[in-house]
Parts: sequence; C-alpha cells; structure tokens
Amino acid sequence: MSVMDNIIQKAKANKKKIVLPEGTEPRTLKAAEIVLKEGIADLVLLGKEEEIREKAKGLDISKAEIVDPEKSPNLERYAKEYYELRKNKGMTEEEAERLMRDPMYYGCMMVKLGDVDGMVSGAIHATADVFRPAFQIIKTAPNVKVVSSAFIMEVPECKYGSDGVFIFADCAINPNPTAEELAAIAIASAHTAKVLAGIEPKVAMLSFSTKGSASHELVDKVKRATEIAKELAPDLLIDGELQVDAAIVKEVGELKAPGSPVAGQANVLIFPDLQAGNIGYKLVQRLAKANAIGPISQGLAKPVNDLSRGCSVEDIVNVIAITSVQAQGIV
Ligand SMILES: CC(C)(COP(=O)(O)OP(=O)(O)OC[C@H]1O[C@@H](n2cnc3c(N)ncnc32)[C@H](O)[C@@H]1OP(=O)(O)O)[C@@H](O)C(=O)NCCC(=O)NCCS
Ligand SMILES: CC(=O)OP(=O)(O)O
Repeated sequence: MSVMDNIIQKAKANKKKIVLPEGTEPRTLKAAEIVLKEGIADLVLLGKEEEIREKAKGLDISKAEIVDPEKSPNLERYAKEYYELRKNKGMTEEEAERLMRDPMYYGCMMVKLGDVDGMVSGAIHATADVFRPAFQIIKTAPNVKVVSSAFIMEVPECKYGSDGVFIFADCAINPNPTAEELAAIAIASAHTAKVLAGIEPKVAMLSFSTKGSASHELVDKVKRATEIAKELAPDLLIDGELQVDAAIVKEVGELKAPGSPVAGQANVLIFPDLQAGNIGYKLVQRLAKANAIGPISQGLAKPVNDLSRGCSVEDIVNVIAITSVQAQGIV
C-alpha cells in the first residue's frame, strides 16, 4: 500500500471536519467533491454561497456545509475572541472584525474554537497568508518553539531513501532557521517520517560540505544544528554536515563520510534554509516527476496545512486527508 493510500484509509476510519477557506476556487471544489464522495472528511466551504454554487455547477458538493463569514452569526464572537488574543499586540476591536471577515482568519478561528478539526488552504494564497493567522490564532503546540513544514516525496523508480520515499524539510515556512531551529526541524521531521510516512527515519543535515570538506559559517550552522539535535534526541539516527550525494548514494557516502550511520542511506533530508528547501523539492517534483505531498505543518497546536499554488486536485485531496489524520492526534 502506498504512503498516501495508508493515510487516506486512516482518515476514513475516523472522519474529521475540515474547513476550506478558498471555497470558490475550482480545484478546491473538485477536491471537495472527491473527499465527500469517498468519505475522507466532512467539509466546510467558506465564501459567498451564490458564488460557491455557481463555481461548483456540475459537481456534487451537497454534503458540504457552506459558511459566508460576512453573514455568519459567529462573526462577532470570533472577532471578540481574536481581539482578546491580540489586544496586547495593539489590535483594535474594529481591526479584529475586519480581519475576521477574511476566510483565512475566520477558518483559523473555527479550528481554534473546535468548530472544525483542521484547515487546508493555499491554492490561491501565498504561504505567509495561510500561516500568519495560524501562528497568531492557533499558536504552537506545548513545548514547541518553531513551526516548520515537511514534504513526503515519493520518487518513482528510485532506489534511494526508503524505496524512493523521503521527507524533505523545511521547504515552506522558515526562511533562515538558526542552528537551534534547524535541530528542532530535524527532530520534528523524523517524527513525521515515522508516524505519517511510515518509514524509519535516517536524518541527513544537508550542506555544500561533507564532514569538514569546506569551511564557512553556513557550514558551521549545520554542524552546530547536528550537535544540538543529537543532544536533544540521542536515539535518533542523524548525521551532518553531509552533501546530498553523500547523504543518499551508498558509494559516495562510504567515500566522503566513512563510518557514518546515515550517509548513503538517508531518507529524511534537512535543508539548511528555505532557499535550498523550496528549490530542492520543486526540482525533484518537476524533474524526477516525484509526488510531492505537502507542505505538512509540524508543531501547530491544531492542524492547518498550506498548499502550493501549483497544486493539483489530487494534491488537495491528499493534504485534506493528512490534516484529518493530524486532527486524530496520531501525528
Ligand atoms: C511564515 C511567515 C509568514 C511568518 O510570518 P512573519 O510575517 O515573519 O510573521 P511575524 O514575524 O510577524 O510573526 C507573526 C507571529 O508568528 C509567529 N511565528 C513566525 N514564524 C513562526 C514559526 N516558524 N513558528 C512559530 N511561530 C512563528 C511569531 O512569533 C509571531 O507571533 P506573535 O505575533 O504572536 O508574536 C514567514 O516566515 C514567511 O513568510 N515565510 C516564508 C513563507 C514562504 O514564502 N514560503 C515559500 C513558499 S511555500
Ligand atoms: C510550498 C510552495 O512553494 O508554495 P507556492 O508554490 O504556493 O509558493
């Protein structure tokens, strides 16, 4: 069974309610029809009802709940809640009500207050627009300092990683993580590998240097992050700094990093910053025709997931299923 088949089966076994703030977006509506038909999740679509119905002509979304934030009886309550959350940051009651009319903010408040179990958005919004309200309203899970994201990458006909399955992180959220943040991203991604992708994590901390082959402050950050992660998670199979060929190709790993417990066999690839991570995942997705599942958020108190604006209908279905499984508390 593929990684995604397994996740969809788990989602169906304990159905959750997911809000889709981009309720008038055509790929989202097609995905909604599939999700409802297959019983993957219950859905709430946000937007103006007439517009949603017009855009959904020919699709069966009859089981979806439709909510227009502007007309919702909950608007005032949600705005008050948001004001209370943000008043020490200078939020006014007027601004809180204005923001709560935005489906992204409204959706996050639905998640926060337990009116739905999770949120998926980002087919027509940039990542920052999805996560800023999530960070402000839902916040991090207990003991988590940094929210990050991971992709499950399924590379066809690939002998590297776990038969072509990898976790790539962080490819969507943290532009330039500190060594401490990079260590936290590595540990969170190992967890995602285990519980969501079903693979035993072997974590490579990527760089343009392998075990001191280059000297630079950028390399020092990756070395420090590796040390911190080893201290925080002594049982984790993790090594760095490693170039990506040394991380995944056995012969190169043996040559460049002899004796490493990870080199040549890594299946969790931690990129040193967001330039590398975002470029890296899109290259593998497009050139190697990999299935890029995500970005999957790691470390929020309740699940909110982003999409790439280049996503397909299938990608949206997948991320809804992942969000449901996260909401079950398995992740
Ligand atoms: C994610 C992102 C929007 C954070 O937003 P930002 O504008 O920097 O937000 P701020 O620094 O004003 O922080 C807003 C709040 O989020 C919190 N926050 C920001 N990044 C966070 C993180 N990674 N984890 C947890 N909380 C975070 C801040 O602490 C702050 O909380 P507060 O307002 O309650 O004090 C920003 O890092 C970003 O734009 N990342 C790149 C996204 C992107 O373009 N990805 C590429 C395509 S996928
Ligand atoms: C994850 C990501 O890169 O999203 P987008 O393509 O929308 O910027």
